[in-house]
Amino acid sequence: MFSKTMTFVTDSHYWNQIHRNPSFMLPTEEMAKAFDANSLTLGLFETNDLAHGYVRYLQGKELKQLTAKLAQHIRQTLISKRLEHTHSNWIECGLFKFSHMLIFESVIKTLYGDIDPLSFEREYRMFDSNIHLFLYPYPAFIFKQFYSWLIKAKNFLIEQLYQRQHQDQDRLNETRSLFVKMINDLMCEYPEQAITTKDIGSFNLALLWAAIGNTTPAVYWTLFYLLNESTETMDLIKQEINQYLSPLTGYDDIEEDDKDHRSDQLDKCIYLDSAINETLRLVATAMIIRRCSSDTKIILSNTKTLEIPKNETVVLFPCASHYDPHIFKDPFVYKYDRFLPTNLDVKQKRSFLPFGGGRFVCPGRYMAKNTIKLSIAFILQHLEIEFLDNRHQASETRKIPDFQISRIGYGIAPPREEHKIRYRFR
Ligand code: HEM
Repeated sequence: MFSKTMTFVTDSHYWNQIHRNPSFMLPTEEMAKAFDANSLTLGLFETNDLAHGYVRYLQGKELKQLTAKLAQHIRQTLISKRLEHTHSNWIECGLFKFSHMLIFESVIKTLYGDIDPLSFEREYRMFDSNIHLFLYPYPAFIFKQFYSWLIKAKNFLIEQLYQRQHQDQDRLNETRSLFVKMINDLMCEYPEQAITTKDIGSFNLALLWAAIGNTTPAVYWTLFYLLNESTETMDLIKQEINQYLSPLTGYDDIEEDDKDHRSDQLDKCIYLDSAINETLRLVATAMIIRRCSSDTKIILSNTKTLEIPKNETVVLFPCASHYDPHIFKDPFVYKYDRFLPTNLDVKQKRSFLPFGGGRFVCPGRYMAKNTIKLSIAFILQHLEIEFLDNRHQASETRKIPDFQISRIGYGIAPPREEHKIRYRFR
């Protein structure tokens, strides 16, 4: 798919040499194919401006602001669903659909401000569930003939995302995140001939997918595993959540002082954090891909080296270490407390790579973790939720999560089949 040969480096011992070596770059042409982005906008990924922007707007003080906003939007999304079903009866739906609804609405409003996510939700779902098709090596005319509906959905999203950012800027500036503003401002510094309005829309689509495409299945799988845990484990996690995060009452806004502390309080929830990391260990199937820009050697031992020629593609595949029994004992068993700080050794820390690594590591990793934590915390505090059919329960004999096979390699794979749940508000 990416070049004639791909070298998989599966031993985490050597990953640092790849992370640190400036010859290993992002495969921007392949990324461009999925989002129709031009190489100039994708070149931004390798600039210091963007790297500094990531640190400034997705970490520290700004992360606290984003987390407070996320908390507000997750809560509002859940409450609006409650208003749709005013009686106290159980509501039935698919667990993936439920996770999508929660993350799609709340993450878009947090990043993009006061826009209506539902106006392009159908096209987003089409794009998201078929994104892998854009990377298949089909000739363009075949793709156009058989997947014109998919191209149409993508173009619609690109257009919408451009318009939402640039036609109503003054109003949106009050509500959109500084992160999205920074990225759009960076692109607007280029002349119109170099970066067109379509390129800006495409870049925003790439960003939107990066923020939602993995977080939704991460929330899904975390819930999937937790709903299979014993009552004692669930009580322990709920107790920790209630200790650090005050339950939300009524429809009032989050109080001012609560806003500032929410991000710090999430850091204290170590059982919840461990349960999420254990989920990511089992379901993070991304291939971490680098293109080698000059002939390079990786030192394997005192006597051996691995020669990587210019233009070769190198892949770090964290799944290999996440499922290695020499690193994680009983790798196919979900152990919610495996990632408690006191339970981890150096090799496990080095081999756990759900967000990639080195200078291209996922810049949204802290926001992603906070989004998952807030979602799970709110669900456990405010909902009674259970599988409708216990056929779907994770069994000791099920070795690998039941992924949608075509999505392995692209991030966190969604489930192969939907699992029905029922829930009601406490
Ligand atoms: C559970 C959720 C998430 C997972 C598992 C995830 C995973 C990843 C991975 C594996 C990469 C490639 C890293 C590499 O090549 O070393 C990546 C890149 C990226 N992610 Fe995430 N991500 C998540 C959420 C987010 C969020 C919430 C955002 C934005 C707010 C985001 C923004 C990005 C961007 C912009 C890149 C490209 C970075 C660059 O090279 O400049 N991600 N992510």
